[in-house]
Amino acid sequence: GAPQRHSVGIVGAPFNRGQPRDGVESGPDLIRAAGLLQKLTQQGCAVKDYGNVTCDDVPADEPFGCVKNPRTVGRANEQLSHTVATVKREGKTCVVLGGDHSLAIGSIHGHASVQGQLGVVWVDAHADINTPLTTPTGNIHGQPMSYLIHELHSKVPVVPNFSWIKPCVSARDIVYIGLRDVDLGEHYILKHLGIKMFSITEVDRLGIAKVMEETCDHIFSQVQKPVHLSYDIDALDPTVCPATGTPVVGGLTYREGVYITEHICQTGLLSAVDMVEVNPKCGRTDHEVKSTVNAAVDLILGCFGRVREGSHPSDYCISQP
Ligand SMILES: N[C@@H](CSCCS(N)(=O)=O)C(=O)O
Ligand SMILES: [Mn+2]
Ligand SMILES: [Mn+2]
Repeated sequence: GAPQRHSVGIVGAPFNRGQPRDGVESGPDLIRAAGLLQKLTQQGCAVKDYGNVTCDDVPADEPFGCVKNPRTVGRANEQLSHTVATVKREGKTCVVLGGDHSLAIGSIHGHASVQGQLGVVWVDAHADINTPLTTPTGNIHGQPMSYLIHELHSKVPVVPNFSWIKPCVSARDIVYIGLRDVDLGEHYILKHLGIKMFSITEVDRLGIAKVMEETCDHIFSQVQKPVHLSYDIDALDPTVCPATGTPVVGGLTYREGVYITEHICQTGLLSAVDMVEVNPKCGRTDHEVKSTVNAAVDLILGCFGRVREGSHPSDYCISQP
């Protein structure tokens, strides 16, 4: 059929208080400066930029147990949730540019508040599913999923400025791809909840095409539903994406990373995508920063119809002598 014209809403979420490293707050503007909006437009998308969500520090934001910066992260995610909901109500596919992965709390919450039941595809070296009681670091970018999953509700205390969050994702509607650095508590949760996961071992064993086929079979087994793709740039190998806060060797190749987005795009069900953890201060050279930012841009372009074989408009014709 006719290629669908994607309507895209861009939201910047310069979050950095979900983790300790400066620089990740520059992600949104770096990705914009690399030409994301222009490139989306060139490939036929209708693009609207909703600007950056404000995320000012809340004063006296003392740890809650070992959870760091709870009030700042909670408040910023409440704002993000409202903005993502607005983008969805306007009928656009929402792109949230991070910022650290704690932003997934607001992004998924706001998405689900408008679209209801979602399929969540979490592409990441990490599971980001520690609860406030299992977290080994207190960094909320390692915890976002624990606040969102119905089956974990009884295991999560109410954290200051988090009481607005209603769990909105079912364990059976989640698929992880790229896992290679999972904490003990996270692994217990993944197994106990029966959450579908394709670690890097499965990517090696099955190949990325089979992983994506099984991912879609799993998510759409009961019913088709809108897809939330939460893409942590550290899923890709640090040789491709070194400018990130928690790099882990043995990651996805650039080709595997892009294949994931091409496959999700062709389902026609992509409804929101997060692109997180780009941190220019973690790149040792300008080339390392550029490689990371350009990969992030290419992954997003893959979500909205860019295919590596190339394409041409239906009315294209070559000139004749
Ligand atoms: N599992 C560790 C590291 S989590 C890394 C977070 S991210 N968003 O994947 O970079 C923790 O909980 O702090
Ligand atoms: Mn990660
Ligand atoms: Mn992550």
